[in-house]
Amino acid sequence: MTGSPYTIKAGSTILIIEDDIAFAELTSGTLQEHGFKAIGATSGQEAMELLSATIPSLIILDYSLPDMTGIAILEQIADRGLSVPFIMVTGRDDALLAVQMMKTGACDYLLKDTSFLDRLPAAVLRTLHDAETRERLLRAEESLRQSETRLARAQKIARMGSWEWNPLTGETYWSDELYRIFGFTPGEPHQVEMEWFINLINEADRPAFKKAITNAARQCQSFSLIYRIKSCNGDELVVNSQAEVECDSEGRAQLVSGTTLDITARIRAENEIQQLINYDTLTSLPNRTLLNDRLRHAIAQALRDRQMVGVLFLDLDRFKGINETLGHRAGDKLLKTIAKRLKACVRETDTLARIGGDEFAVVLMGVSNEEVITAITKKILGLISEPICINGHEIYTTGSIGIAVYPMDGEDGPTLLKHADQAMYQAKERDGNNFQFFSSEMNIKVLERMMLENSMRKALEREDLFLLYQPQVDTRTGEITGLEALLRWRHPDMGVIVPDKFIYLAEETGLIIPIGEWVLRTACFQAKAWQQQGFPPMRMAVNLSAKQFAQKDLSGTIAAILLESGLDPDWLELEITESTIMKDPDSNTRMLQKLKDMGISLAIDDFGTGYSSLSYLKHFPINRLKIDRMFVRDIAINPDDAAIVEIIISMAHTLKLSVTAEGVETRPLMEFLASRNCVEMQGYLFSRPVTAEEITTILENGLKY
Ligand SMILES: Nc1nc2c(ncn2[C@@H]2O[C@H](COP(=O)(O)O[C@H]3[C@@H](O)[C@H](n4cnc5c(=O)[nH]c(N)nc54)O[C@@H]3COP(=O)(O)O)[C@@H](O)[C@H]2O)c(=O)[nH]1
Repeated sequence: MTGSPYTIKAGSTILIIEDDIAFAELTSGTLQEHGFKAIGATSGQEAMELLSATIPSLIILDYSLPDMTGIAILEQIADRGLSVPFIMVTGRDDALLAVQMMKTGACDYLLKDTSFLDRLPAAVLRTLHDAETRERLLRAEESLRQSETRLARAQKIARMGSWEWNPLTGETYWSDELYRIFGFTPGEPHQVEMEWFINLINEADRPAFKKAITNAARQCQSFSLIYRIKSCNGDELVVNSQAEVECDSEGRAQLVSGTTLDITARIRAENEIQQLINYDTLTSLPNRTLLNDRLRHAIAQALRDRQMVGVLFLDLDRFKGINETLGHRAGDKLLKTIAKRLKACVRETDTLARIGGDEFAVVLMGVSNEEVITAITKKILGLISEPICINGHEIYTTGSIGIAVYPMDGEDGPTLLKHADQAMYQAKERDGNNFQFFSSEMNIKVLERMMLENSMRKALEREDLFLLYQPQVDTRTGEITGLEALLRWRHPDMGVIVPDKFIYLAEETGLIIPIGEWVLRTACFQAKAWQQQGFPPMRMAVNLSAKQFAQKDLSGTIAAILLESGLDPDWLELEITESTIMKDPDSNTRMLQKLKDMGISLAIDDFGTGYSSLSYLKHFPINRLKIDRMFVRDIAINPDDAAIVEIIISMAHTLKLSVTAEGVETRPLMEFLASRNCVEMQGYLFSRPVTAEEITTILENGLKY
């Protein structure tokens, strides 16, 4: 094999099918001399048997065999699915036969003449080489086909298509997946015109695409671009195209090729996440997160334009009541309607956000003066107060709005919002349906309130709270029938503070619960102590605030305190204001009944100031009405008040309730009330609220008035 231009694997097996044994041996000898392994068969049948055991690299086939022709053998070999190169050998020099043999797939044919053995090695080498080349080509083609299939599969999975565009000729190539992404059948249209493609792109995104593709063609600039495109079936897709440019040595673009990825699902998911992060699910308005962001931008813009930003903090009045009476669904509907109305009041450039249950915020951009803000605020209040029909109910609601203005009331979003919130509270305190601009005095008030709240939290631990007791007197006998426990706070810096100055704050912060429990416990222990000291038993009246009364386990707490102190429930009276009961008359009547069943006596405090209807009053399981001191005070100068007091007294008697007049400061007042059959009274005439020690002295010496 020396000098051969071919590199054939040494030892390749060659099958010689030849019935002329002498000729076969000569052939075999020559092949072995050239390093091949030769095996032989003298008939077609023997050859087929050999082929069952061994697959040779080449067959040298005699055209005429005793049992079958060479062509018949080849057919049988093909039937077995074998593909072995072969050289046909014939004794006839016949051109037609030669053509026929080549048609059967013969790689070569040799004449059995005198030069046969000389030509044989070269023919064998050439045939084997061709076969190997063909084999390699087939393998390469197969591998290419496989990688194309894999690529197509990967593209399909990734929803990614590939493409090419020749900027010189305008010719394009799209992968099958790219056709599919855009909703077309692969290959249709065969040639994609760039202009036609650009027309499928969303109009807003077209300029960016045109710029990218032009820069790629003119300046060999690669690009990555996200754009929207209308698919064949009309759906809008979001795709990301990335392109590379092949340039010639002079920097001219020859080919722009790239990939296009369908990112519609990803963008949709991202949008949904953004929606959840930045928007309120009920009203679809921006939430607090997005509001803060918009406020930051609004302030930056206002700083550049030397303008103002108005921040409105809106809270619906009595929304909680609507929610509780009509249910949360109705509450939700109301909020949606309000959101819609608010939208109608502000411009596109402004921001309207929902930042809490019934709290909304509005950021008014580019405002030149406060009158504009006032006008918009009034418009908002007007629209909110229009009736809303929900589930057949006509609901009337109002709002309270606090306003803070950049740059006067704060230089950053959180400060502006906080100040608008503080101003809103002021508006609410004025009975709602109102608005209020923030003022620095307001801020001082809020700071004071914060400080008060902080020290109130410490008051219980530091034992800064104490009780005073005020006698309730039977004016027929002058005996003390009861004592009202009245809370005081000895503030380390501010001195003694009366409840009107801090109970509201304790209510708002929830501190009223531990404070109220402390009052009840202290009062019960004190009442029991006086009994144990041998004084005749007296009622101990304790005030309960609305929040305490709303506690589910109130009766349990009171029962535990009574048990702890050893005070008989008969000697405890709870004073609840008329307005507390009227917040939810039905459920509160149940709580009153529970307490009454425990043997506790119940009094309606400040009677006459609320709006309890007679029908309710009849059903409240109460023992006593306390006439508010506001009416008692003015009996002498205001005939209306005198008439009201008379009516309350006679109503109490009709309903078989005890009645106590509060705030009796003078003897004529006492005489007037006594003449109207009100025997029990409380007021400065008898005693101011005093300490337990002073009450002990009074009990020892008798009450002087
Ligand atoms: N939830 C709780 N509320 C409480 C508690 N302790 C008191 N309070 C309520 O605070 C309000 C103010 O109470 P106070 O400043 O103690 O005033 C009481 C009396 O001092 C005052 N009073 C009594 N007699 C007269 C009088 O002749 N003239 C006059 N000007 N004032 C007088 O009235 C208050 C008692 O009122 P009332 O409770 O309605 O009987 C007050 O509403 C308290 O209820 C507490 O522990 N928890």
